[in-house]
Amino acid sequence: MEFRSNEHQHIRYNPLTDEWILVSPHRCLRPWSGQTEEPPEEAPPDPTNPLRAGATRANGQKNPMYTSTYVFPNDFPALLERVPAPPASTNPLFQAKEAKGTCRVMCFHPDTSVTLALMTTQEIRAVIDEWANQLQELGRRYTWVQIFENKGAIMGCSNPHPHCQIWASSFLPNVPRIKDRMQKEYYTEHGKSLLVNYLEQELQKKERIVLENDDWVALVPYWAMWPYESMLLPKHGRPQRLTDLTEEQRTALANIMKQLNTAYDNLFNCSFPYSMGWHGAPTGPGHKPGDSPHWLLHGLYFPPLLRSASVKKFMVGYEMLAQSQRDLTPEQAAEKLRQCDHTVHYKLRNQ
Ligand SMILES: O=C1CCN([C@@H]2O[C@H](COP(=O)(O)O)[C@@H](O)[C@H]2O)C(=O)N1
Repeated sequence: MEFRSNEHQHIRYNPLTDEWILVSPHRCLRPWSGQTEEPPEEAPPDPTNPLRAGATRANGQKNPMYTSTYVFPNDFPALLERVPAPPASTNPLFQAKEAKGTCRVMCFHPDTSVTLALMTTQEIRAVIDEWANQLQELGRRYTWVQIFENKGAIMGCSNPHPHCQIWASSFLPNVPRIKDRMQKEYYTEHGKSLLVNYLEQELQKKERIVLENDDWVALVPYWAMWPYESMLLPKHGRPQRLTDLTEEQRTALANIMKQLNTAYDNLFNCSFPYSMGWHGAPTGPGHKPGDSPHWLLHGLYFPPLLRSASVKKFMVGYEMLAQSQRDLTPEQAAEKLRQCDHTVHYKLRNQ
């Protein structure tokens, strides 16, 4: 019997993280019900939301009447800047190291009721510019600045106001540490960045592309774990960090982010939940622009929904104990996202 990747189980390798994922397409050969429910009831925006413009936050601080983005120190930070370091570890089985850092909350917009999909590209561009500003500032002191957006209650997001978080740390967390090593090994062996090569080949294969414009590609990576996981990859200039993006790349990024978020929301006619973030070359005092040609800046979307606004993929059991597993193949997910309208948001239809 001839192998067919959309019918027969196989494992796929993620060269960025040195992990394998099990793909079991035969499990969803049953006709996809295409179940789209009525959009879930969305609570009206909370007029007392502590992130909105002019609100008073948990610690009594009052937000200014901001009109674009607004960044403030997290009132409940997971990382503090000044803490004593633990004693040096002498026992390899009980190692502890110092962890310094700072956590910020970045509001995208003053209005609690909007999301990125419903913001203008100019407003999204302001978010991208502020991301770069934050990376520039915090990257001087910290070796890793993690920009991440948790969207939707299903993602444990404690607040529906359009926002993201920024956690800067004195240590390089696990995922970027492994990505740095894997990309450096690839670069040493091939003399070219792993993701630059990968993107060139994805654009030739055309099997997992979701959206693209002059400067960016949104695709479902060959090794995707979450059903509709996607990556944003820059086509030109090989930017290593968000701070390397030109004006044109930033504007094009705002455009493709609006389209991707619109397609995502239109997939199941709901405000599509996800965690997203950016990975670029590490920062900190020992780094400077252009010093990490093994890195290519890339955006990551990890959405949990599997089949409808209320049916999600659980990364439990086998995924926790063995490895990630998926039924819908990355190619099928990319096809379904390509079929989604990426220009008119379901909330704006018939308007
Ligand atoms: O008054 C507040 C409310 C929420 N926050 C912070 O906002 C963050 C909301 O982000 P999440 O929705 O991703 O949890 C959360 O980390 C929470 O600590 C404040 O700093 N002050």
